Amino acid sequence: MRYLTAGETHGPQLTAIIEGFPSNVTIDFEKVNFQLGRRQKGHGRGRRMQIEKDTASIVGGVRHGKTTGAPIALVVENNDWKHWTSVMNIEPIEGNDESKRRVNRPRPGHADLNGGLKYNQKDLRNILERSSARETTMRVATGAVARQLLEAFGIKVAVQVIRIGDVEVKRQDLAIDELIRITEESPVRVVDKEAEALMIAAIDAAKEDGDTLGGIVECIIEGVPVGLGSHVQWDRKLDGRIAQAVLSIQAFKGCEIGIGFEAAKLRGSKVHDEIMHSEELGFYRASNRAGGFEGGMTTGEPIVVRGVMKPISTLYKALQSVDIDTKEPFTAQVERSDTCAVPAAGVIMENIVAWEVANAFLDKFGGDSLEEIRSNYNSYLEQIKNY
Ligand SMILES: Cc1cc2nc3c(=O)[nH]c(=O)nc-3n(C[C@H](O)[C@H](O)[C@H](O)COP(=O)(O)O)c2cc1C
Ligand SMILES: C=C(O[C@@H]1CC(C(=O)O)=C[C@@H](OP(=O)(O)O)[C@H]1O)C(=O)O
Repeated sequence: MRYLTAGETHGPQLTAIIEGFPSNVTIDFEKVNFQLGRRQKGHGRGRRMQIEKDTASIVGGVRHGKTTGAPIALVVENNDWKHWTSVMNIEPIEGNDESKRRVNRPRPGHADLNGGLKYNQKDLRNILERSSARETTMRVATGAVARQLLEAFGIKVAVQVIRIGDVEVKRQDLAIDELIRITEESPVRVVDKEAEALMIAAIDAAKEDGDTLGGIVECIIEGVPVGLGSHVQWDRKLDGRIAQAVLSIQAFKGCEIGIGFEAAKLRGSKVHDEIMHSEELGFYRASNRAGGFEGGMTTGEPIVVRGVMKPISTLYKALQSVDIDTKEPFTAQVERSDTCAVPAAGVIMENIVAWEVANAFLDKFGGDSLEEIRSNYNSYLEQIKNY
């Protein structure tokens, strides 16, 4: 299974095509739109999110609410397009002075300068239009389709923000449904109310100062069977695939699985998860510091992945830059921008990790239809039980 996305942040629409999705999976359109709506929320977002009301149209691959096995085509229209038609027009317009809205002072931390040099573009808008995290709308939409396959096998996905700037949450041991319910209601997607208030204050203070904030998000996936991914080839290791997907999210600079970087400080006896067995549970682990992976394969314990997001690069109190025409020092161009998008980025991460798990699920259980996958899945569970 694979997907591609296309479209500019201020263009008419965003598009995605999913190829290799099995047939006979019921697709609830509301669930796709629910995920898109979640991605737009979170304290610290800029004005753009008030303009957009992201809803996906499925324009191929689904009939009467079920997939047919054909490529699934998805479209989300940009409401903001109407304000950008002359700037973004695909055909040249007579008398339109494009240079008026040219971007020529690259923002440190964004893709502007590297992209301009690489693609030989003197209007850096031609870079920022596609590097913008607006593109993640379609990655959430594709993930929201893929997770409906996971749901059919009882696999659940949750996310929580665990740090914004220097505010860290106090961890609580919660059942996944409870975690989903509480984080859903929080404007910064946390369970810890004390941290929530401090995070909101930190975002407001950064905004006041014309500055920005990053953070850490944690994604948990429960109900995954043992043996997704494989140790036999580097690009089949599912933990590696998840890390690649996480680092592909705009502004993500780190990824941890399980206790991650903590493992460097501890002895092996405090890191590895001892193996247990019972008649009822089969093989299981006394702990889950490995975050659900050994040898690039799932252990059957919950998958725990964390992603680090750097602070947003467009600062209202702009950083030093250089004009690409005159080569003179200037402050970077200020585009309308978010102060902190960590809660939204959590939703993005959750859906792209769900995509990777769904992809590995299909690699393992194969099949062109849901029925064929279910039969392969059930026979594998039987094999595990009788091992
Ligand atoms: C949900 C989300 C919203 C973002 N909003 C902004 C923004 O408003 N302004 C900005 O400069 N960067 C924003 N970014 C980050 C940039 O897209 C990102 O820094 C840029 O594409 C350069 O890529 P890199 O940071 O991965 O190197 C956002 C990222 C995410 C995930
Ligand atoms: C549009 C989205 O996020 C955008 C991501 C983004 C960037 O530089 O990454 C810059 C901003 O774009 P604009 O200048 O149009 O407001 C954000 O709003 C979105 O998440 O849907």
